Amino acid sequence: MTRAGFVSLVGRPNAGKSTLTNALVGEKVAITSARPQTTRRVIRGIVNREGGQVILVDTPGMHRPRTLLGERLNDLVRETLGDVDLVALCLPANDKLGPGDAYLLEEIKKSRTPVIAVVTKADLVPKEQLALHLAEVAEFADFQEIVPVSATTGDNVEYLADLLVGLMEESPILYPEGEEIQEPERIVVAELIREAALEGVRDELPHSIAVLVEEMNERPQKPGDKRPPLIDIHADLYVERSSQKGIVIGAKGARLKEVGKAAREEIEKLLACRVYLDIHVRVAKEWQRDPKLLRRLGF
Ligand SMILES: Nc1nc2c(ncn2[C@@H]2O[C@H](COP(=O)(O)OP(=O)(O)OP(=O)(O)O)[C@@H](O)[C@H]2O)c(=O)[nH]1
Repeated sequence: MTRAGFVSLVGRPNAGKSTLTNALVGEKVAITSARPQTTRRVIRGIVNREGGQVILVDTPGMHRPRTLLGERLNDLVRETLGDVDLVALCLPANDKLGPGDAYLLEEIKKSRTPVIAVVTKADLVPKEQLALHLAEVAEFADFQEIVPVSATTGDNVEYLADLLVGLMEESPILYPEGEEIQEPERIVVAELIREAALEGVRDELPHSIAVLVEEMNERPQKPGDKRPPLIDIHADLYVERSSQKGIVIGAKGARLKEVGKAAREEIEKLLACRVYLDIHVRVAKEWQRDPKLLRRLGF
């Protein structure tokens, strides 16, 4: 019998989550992103071991501390944290534990999901300092496990991968190798547009909005141009009824303009680039029942 489940790596910015994800997955995760059938979780990578499989998922908002303050985003984060089988809180060995970590820990506790501590960047500090840090982490909270790793040297990465799998419930493998998987950026970008569109009108448009990023292309840049790259993004925003189209677009397009601006700023932050964002609002009657559209939307 194998074990399988979902794990969310969380931690402050720069805690080493992406590097650790890559090390755990064992390959660049650029292609290993997909959205499971039933939830809006975004997959960052899939770790396959002999004993089973761990699916690493993104926690929306955890990357964006500024907007994390929004009560709504907090709900979303909590929802995701409550939705995974295990949370791994990444605490870099070369940084003191701080209020940022305490805040994340509080959020994790509210979700009641089991949590382990991963002390990242263990290679950056001498052994004695690492030992002290591990002791502080043990004081910090009642973690199920505390594992020091270095994604850079690979120290303990395999151990961590096996440990994660071991903490999952017995289950068949959830994602067969080679299954078609979508590009991650498009999904995340679509999610940011959807979030911006729902801001303030969540009650009126509960589940009726879906966003599909049709095109995402980097514009060729002139040599010597030091600015961040410019990315053209064309997205379709689907609603179910024309009345909803009106809500999204607003008087003289004012609301859609705001939505576009808010989404663009978030995308620029996420991708560290400049963005030209073009959103088309389309009515797709009952898209939630249209298998073809659903597949294209990543469900
Ligand atoms: N020496 C060392 N450096 C590391 C290790 N893991 C990550 N880093 C470095 O730490 C920095 C941040 O790593 P990321 O993986 O981007 O951190 P992150 O948590 O994904 O950051 P955000 O995307 O901002 O949330 C990068 O410069 C990495 O090269 C490690 O194990 N050892």
